[in-house]
Amino acid sequence: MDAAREFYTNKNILAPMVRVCTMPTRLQATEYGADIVYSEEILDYSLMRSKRVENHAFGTVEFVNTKENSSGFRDVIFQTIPEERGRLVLQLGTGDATRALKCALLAAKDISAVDINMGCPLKFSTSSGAGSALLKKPEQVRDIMTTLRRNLPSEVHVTCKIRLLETTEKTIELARVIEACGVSAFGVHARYVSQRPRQPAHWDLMKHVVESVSCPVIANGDVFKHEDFERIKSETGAASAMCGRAALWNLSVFREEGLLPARENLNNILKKCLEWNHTVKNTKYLLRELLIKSTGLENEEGNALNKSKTLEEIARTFEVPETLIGSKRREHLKRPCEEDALSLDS
Ligand SMILES: Cc1cc2nc3c(=O)[nH]c(=O)nc-3n(C[C@H](O)[C@H](O)[C@H](O)COP(=O)(O)O)c2cc1C
Repeated sequence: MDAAREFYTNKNILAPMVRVCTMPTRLQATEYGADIVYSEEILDYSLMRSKRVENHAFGTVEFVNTKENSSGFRDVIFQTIPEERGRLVLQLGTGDATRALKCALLAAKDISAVDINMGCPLKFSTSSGAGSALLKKPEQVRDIMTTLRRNLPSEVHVTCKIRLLETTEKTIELARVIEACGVSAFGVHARYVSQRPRQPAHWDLMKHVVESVSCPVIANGDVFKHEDFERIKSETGAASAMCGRAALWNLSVFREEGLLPARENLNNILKKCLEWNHTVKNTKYLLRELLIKSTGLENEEGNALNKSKTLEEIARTFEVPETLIGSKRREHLKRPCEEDALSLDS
């Protein structure tokens, strides 16, 4: 089996999700059993403006905005650790080959693959020719995918994630264009662009797409339980399976041993946020989403979370030890030779 096929065969994959697939979620998903983890979609313009910095204090690699935000800080646009490299996919929002390549080259040594989002139906994406706008522009797809494949190191996989087009014939036509670009695989979210998430995914139609190409296909749409990873593969013939919303609701869907109680899962994700000194803003977002799906926000805990301004306050609200805050930093500093392992990239 070639390296690309091996990488994308029989894998349970965390789908890209904006604001959800930040580093704490990805690390926890991996601990639960995810084989491959996607980043949230990162827009080409923001990644291009960033500088790659190896943060010695934490052992993280950060892509930091070169411009300060309105509060005088430089936002971290994308963050990872070397341990993630073998399973991390950077998803880009782009409609342009040159910008896509610039971003991919910037992160090439930190990722296993770069994926282009061709499914996002939202205006902010499509108005710049990105997301699902690409589904109607095979020439643009060809330009982006071949530019990436020709110019990235061969060990970095190149993929994209599409939705179904209006007819199966059109989806197959696009799938063949994508395959001919030399991609390692591509994902299919088995819904039409016009479909809402609550409408069922079309596993039956995905089967025809899988049969029309020889590269691995990643099946996405309505994986709700751990057993569904196997079920979607066997019903569609896809090589691997990807899970979105069910992972947002309870990330332990990746556990072979079964789902954890909502509270235990929340605490695990919170611990990851604390350990890595994650941003308060995104920590609150992740926990809010989990509370909405379990106890709701209209209670003491929900109110306390809404009002929190620091990780300490959040830790106290959920009765997780505050000593966890920044503990990965302390662990990292204890390791010998970390100065040799990491150097600042210009
Ligand atoms: C909160 C949220 C954010 C999402 N963000 C992205 C994204 O950044 N890139 C992308 O390709 N798809 C994104 N999606 C779509 C998912 O990756 C996935 O295709 C979709 O949810 C269908 O899978 P599911 O039925 O398992 O949820 C997002 C979905 C959700 C719910």
